[in-house]
Amino acid sequence: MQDFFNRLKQQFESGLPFVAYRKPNRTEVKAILQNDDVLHRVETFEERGFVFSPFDEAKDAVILPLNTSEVISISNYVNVSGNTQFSFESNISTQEWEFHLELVKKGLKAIERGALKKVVLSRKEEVNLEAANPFLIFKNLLTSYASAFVYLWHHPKVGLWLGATPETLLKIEGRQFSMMSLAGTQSFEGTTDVTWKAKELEEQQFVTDFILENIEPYIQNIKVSETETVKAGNLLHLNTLVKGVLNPEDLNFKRLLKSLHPTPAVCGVPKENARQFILDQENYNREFYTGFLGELNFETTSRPRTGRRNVENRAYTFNKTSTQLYVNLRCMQIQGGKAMIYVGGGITESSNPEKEWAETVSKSLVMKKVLK
Ligand SMILES: C=C(O[C@@H]1C=C(C(=O)O)C=C[C@H]1O)C(=O)O
Repeated sequence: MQDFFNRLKQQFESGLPFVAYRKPNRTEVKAILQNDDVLHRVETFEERGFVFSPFDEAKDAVILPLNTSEVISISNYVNVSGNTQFSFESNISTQEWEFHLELVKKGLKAIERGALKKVVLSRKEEVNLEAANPFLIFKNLLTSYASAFVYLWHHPKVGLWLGATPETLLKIEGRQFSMMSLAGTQSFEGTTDVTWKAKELEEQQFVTDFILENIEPYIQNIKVSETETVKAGNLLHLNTLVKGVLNPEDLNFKRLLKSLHPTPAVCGVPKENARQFILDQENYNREFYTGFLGELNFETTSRPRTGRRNVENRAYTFNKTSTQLYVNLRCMQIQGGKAMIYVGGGITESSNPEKEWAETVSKSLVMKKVLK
């Protein structure tokens, strides 16, 4: 295990791009180490590698391509040392608080005027770190958030990001497709057996409806699960799973992805008005927060589950292409001794600005917990 982390440190110190990550509820931690410092951009979405895409679709997604990288892994990550504490100072100014309340009020006015039905509004909080060690923060994230997709991503020409996201954007294994509709937030108070108000049910329904409308041309046999409560750190969310089978005649993944990202879980309804509202009004650049990241067009080998282990059966072994993308939430960027924590929440007609502020404060604790 020490070797694995030493390789990551060497890569970082040599100024070479890499990502280390662990999928939800797994113990394997993988890393992709690019062997030069070229900034590769995704063009067709037929590339193979680890993709890191910003919120703004007009900007390029970055890829660490498999063909110019080495993949290393540890199969069973266990943290022997426990959480390392970092001391940090967080001073939220009155201006930041006032700005966010005003932003939410502007969102509410746009909803009242009929320009929007939902808009996700966010902010960036700066925290001064005494000693920023991204590898220790990454280990803290791995230990604290077992059910999240946890990552540490670095490109010398882009920056350093860390996160523990509860949200899958989409998964494709061969022709099997699945997607998550995650929204609505309340604090976890010891049980997941909670009731949800109409406001949260409505804001999550917007996401499910959007997914169903947009996958229609591409997906067959669509199945929608019951909506359930899921725990993510100190928070609870509503989640619905949408599954189906890719339509073989119209398999244009780039178009499918463009029509799905950003979903109303991170942008709003209608999508274009919400996106423009966010870009005009938030007054900061989200960069990779609320973008997506993960494995693009990896090859996996499948064997039939039943059947005897004999030579004939081996003939049925086949390779599938697998894509697993996550939404970049509960994340931070580390730059010059500072952590920039990104947090937001969905605004609908029944939102209350003070409560929306409090929700962003709760969400910021997900990242602050691994620093404290
Ligand atoms: C925007 C964020 O999260 C999204 C917004 C949520 C909400 O408004 O309740 C819940 C989960 C995510 O869909 C974030 O974590 O910053």
